[in-house]
Amino acid sequence: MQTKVAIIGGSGLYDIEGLQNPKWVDVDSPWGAPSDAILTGELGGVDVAFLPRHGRGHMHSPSTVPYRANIDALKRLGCTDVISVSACGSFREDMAPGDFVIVSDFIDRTFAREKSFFGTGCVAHVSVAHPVCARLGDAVELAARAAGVTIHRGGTYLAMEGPQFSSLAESKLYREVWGCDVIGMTNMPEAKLAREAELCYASVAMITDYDSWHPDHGSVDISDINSTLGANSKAAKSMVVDIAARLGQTHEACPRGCDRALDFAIMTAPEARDPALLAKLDAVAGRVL
Ligand SMILES: CSC[C@H]1O[C@H](OP(=O)(O)O)[C@H](O)[C@@H]1O
Ligand SMILES: Nc1ncnc2[nH]cnc12
Repeated sequence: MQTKVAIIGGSGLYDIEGLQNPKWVDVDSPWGAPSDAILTGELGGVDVAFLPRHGRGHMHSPSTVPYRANIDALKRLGCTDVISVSACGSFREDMAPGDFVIVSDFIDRTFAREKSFFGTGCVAHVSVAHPVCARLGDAVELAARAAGVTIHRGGTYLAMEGPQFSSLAESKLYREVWGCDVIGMTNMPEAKLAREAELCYASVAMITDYDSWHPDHGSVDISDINSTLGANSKAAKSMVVDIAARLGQTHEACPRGCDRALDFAIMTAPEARDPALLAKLDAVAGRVL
């Protein structure tokens, strides 16, 4: 299969540079309108699709990002891999603002979002025991080292609902009791939906602040976040471009099975399935339906 790398750009990353044959395309999805048009093109001979998660102009809040439409639209375009780029707060002294983290796991504390493509009329249960793809993580790590950024391999990302930042008590709970490393508002349900759509998914998060737990840094300040994002956006862009080029033109079967996640997932008997839902699942689950 031919590789097509999707890049979902988070806060501060609303476009990418260096694409050959760049074109913004509108993609229709039965799950609603995606966050924005999708920028398609090639990087080093590899097909790429870039989607700004909050839209150009940052219209969508973390709770209202159309996560299902975004993942469906990327799948519909033929994407094989998703690189998520995000801003995040840090729970660790040694993970400092300006550093990047390749996320290895998540705790999902979001509660006001649609989290599955499946439901009444077609029930499915996929595993997210290992929610990120190590093969993609390797490419991110190599690209980050080449870009000269400080990169941490592995870290648990607490996905909160937001849009307000955490209270001090929450920040301490996530850090001291739950052992989380970073915090953000968007990687869930995005990672779960990518797994349902059989897309390899990796998340690279740029640390912008110490959340509210750090005695020397006080509470989260959005202007500090914006200056950290601005100061590091060039590195983030060059890293992202390099990741795509490193993945190569051929997408081999995923050693972790991300691309076969639905093999045994669907529970609903064929005769009990809802044709209307099946029609909406054409891109996400057409392989097994
Ligand atoms: C701009 S600070 C809060 C905002 O930034 C992060 O977004 P993203 O993950 O898309 O980079 C965070 O999750 C919040 O949505
Ligand atoms: N401290 C924080 N909490 C949640 N999301 C964030 N995005 C950037 N910093 C964050």
